[in-house]
Amino acid sequence: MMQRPALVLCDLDGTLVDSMPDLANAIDAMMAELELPLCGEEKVRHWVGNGAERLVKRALTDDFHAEPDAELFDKAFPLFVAAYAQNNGEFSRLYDGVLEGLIWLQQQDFHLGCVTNKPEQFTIPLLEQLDIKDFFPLIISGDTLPAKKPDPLPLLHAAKYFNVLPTDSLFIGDSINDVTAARAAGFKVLCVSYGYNHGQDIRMANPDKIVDSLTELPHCLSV
Ligand SMILES: O=C(O)COP(=O)(O)O
Ligand SMILES: [Mg+2]
Repeated sequence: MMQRPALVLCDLDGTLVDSMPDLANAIDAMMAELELPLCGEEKVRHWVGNGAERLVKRALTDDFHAEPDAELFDKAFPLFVAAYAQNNGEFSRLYDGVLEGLIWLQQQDFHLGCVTNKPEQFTIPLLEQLDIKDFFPLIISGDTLPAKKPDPLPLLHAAKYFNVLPTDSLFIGDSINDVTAARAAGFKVLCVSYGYNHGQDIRMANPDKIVDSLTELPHCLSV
C-alpha cells in the first residue's frame, strides 16, 4: 500500500490514452510529403515520450538521439503539426480501466492534474474529445513551462499550484521520463505496464508500484 496522496498527476500518452495510431499516421503523412521512407507504428511507438520535436527528429534520423539537418527539420516540423492537428483523436482511445480509475481518484478528493510532454495545442483537444478534460483542474503540456519531463519542473510547479508537498504527491505514468521526473521532484511514482516506454519494460525503471489497469488504484493507495 502506498500512503494517501494529496495530489495525483497523470501522464497522458501511453497512460490514459493510446494515441499511437494518430501519431504514427501523422508522422508518416509528414514522411510521405518529404518523400522519405515511412516509419510505421512500431518504430513511432518507441519514439514517443519526449515531445513532438524530438519525435520528428527521431523519425527524420531513424535514431533516438541524432540531430537532423536543421533545414530538413524546419521543413518537416510544420508538416507533422498540420497532419496531427487534422487527425489528433481520430483513432485515439482511452485504455481500459482509465475512466473507472479517474472517477475513483476524483471521488477521493485528491487534487488532480495532467502532465504531458505533448504540445498544448494537441493536449487540450484530445482531452476534450475523449471527455476527460474536466477531471483535471490543472493541465501542463510539453510547451507550457520552460522544461518538460524528465525535468521535475512541471511536477514541482503542480505541487506549488495546489500548495502541497511533493512528498505527499503521486505521479502516474508509463515511461522512464515519468519515473525520472517524479524521483527528481520527490514524488512517489506508479506506472502502468501497458504504455510505450521506448520499447523497454517499465519494471527496469523501478517505480514504486506497477499496475496493469487503473482499476487497481483502490488496492494500491490507502485512503
Ligand atoms: O508527446 C509525447 O512525447 C508523449 O507525451 P506523454 O507521454 O508525456 O503524454
Ligand atoms: Mg507517456
